[in-house]
Amino acid sequence: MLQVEGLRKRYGGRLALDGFDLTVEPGEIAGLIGHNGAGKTTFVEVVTGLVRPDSGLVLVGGRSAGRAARAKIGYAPQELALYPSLTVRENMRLFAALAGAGKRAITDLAAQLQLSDCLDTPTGLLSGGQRRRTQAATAMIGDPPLLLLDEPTAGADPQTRGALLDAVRARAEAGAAVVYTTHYLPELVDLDATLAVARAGRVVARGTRHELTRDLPGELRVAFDGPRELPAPLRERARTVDGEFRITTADAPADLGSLLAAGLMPVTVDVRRPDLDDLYRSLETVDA
Ligand SMILES: Nc1ncnc2c1ncn2[C@@H]1O[C@H](COP(=O)(O)OP(=O)(O)OP(=O)(O)O)[C@@H](O)[C@H]1O
Repeated sequence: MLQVEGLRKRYGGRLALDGFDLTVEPGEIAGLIGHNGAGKTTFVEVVTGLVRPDSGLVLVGGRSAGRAARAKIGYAPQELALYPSLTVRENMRLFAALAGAGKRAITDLAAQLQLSDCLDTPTGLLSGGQRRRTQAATAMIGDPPLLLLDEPTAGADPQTRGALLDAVRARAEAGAAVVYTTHYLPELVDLDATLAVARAGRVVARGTRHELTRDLPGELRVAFDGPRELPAPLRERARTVDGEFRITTADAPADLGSLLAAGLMPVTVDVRRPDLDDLYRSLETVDA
C-alpha cells in the first residue's frame, strides 16, 4: 500500500532525509521509531504531499503523489491541526465530507475513541488527550487504506491510549496499512507492529520485533544464598541490584554453565530477553 524508496530532503545545510526507504503492506502496522531529528516527521510529511522531496519515489496504492494518492491517506500530524472554535463533531464533519463519509461514521468513530461525550465541545476547550483523539478520528474517518499517525498518543492517559490503540488495530484488521510514529515503545508491542528504525534520515533497521531484538544481548539474573564472587569474565559484564547479579549476556545457558562449573549454585535464575528498550539503547550507543 505504501512504497517509498530513496527519499532525500535537504533543509538548508541539514539533510532531513538521506535515502529513506519504507514499504508497508495492507493490514500491517509499521512502528516508526528513532531519536528526535531522525527524519520521521519529514518522511510522513513527504508521503502526505505537504513537503516536496528533493528526490525519491513515493507510491500510495501504486500511485505516485497527487490527488488520487492523497485521497487514500488519513493523516494525524504531530502538531495538531484542528479548528479550535469548531466542535469535535464539526471538525469530524469537515474531514468526513472530504472523505465522502456519512454521519454514522462520525458517531461510530467518536464512540470507539471515547469522544461521544465531547462531540459538541469546541476542540479549543478539550484536554490535550481529547484533542489527540479527535485528530486521530479525523484521520480515520472514511476508512482510508493508508493511515499516517505521528505520535497519536502523546499526552493521552492510559485509558484513552487503550481506546486509540484498539481503533488503530481495528483499522489494520480491516486491511489498512498504518505508519505509527511513537517514542513510547510498549505501544508497538501492544499493536504487534513491525518496526522501522530511523536514524539520520534513513531506515537503518526494518523487521519484526523478534528479528530486530534477537541478536541484542539479554540479561542473566542470578542470586545466591550468601556473598559470592563471580568468575572474572562474568564479573566484567555484571552489576548488582538488590543482592542479585545481573550479567549482560549473548548466551545465557553458556554463562550459567560457567557459574555452575565454578561451583556457584544460584538459588534463583532468571533470563531477561532483549526488548525494544534495549534496541533503542543499542542505537544510542551507535549514535554516541
Ligand atoms: N521545516 C524545516 N526547516 C528546517 N529544518 C527542518 C524542518 N523540518 C525538519 N527539519 C530538520 O530535519 C531533521 C529531521 O526532522 P524531523 O522532524 O523529520 O525528525 P523526527 O524524527 O520527526 O523528530 P521528532 O522525534 O523530534 O519528531 C531535523 O534535523 C530537523 O531540525
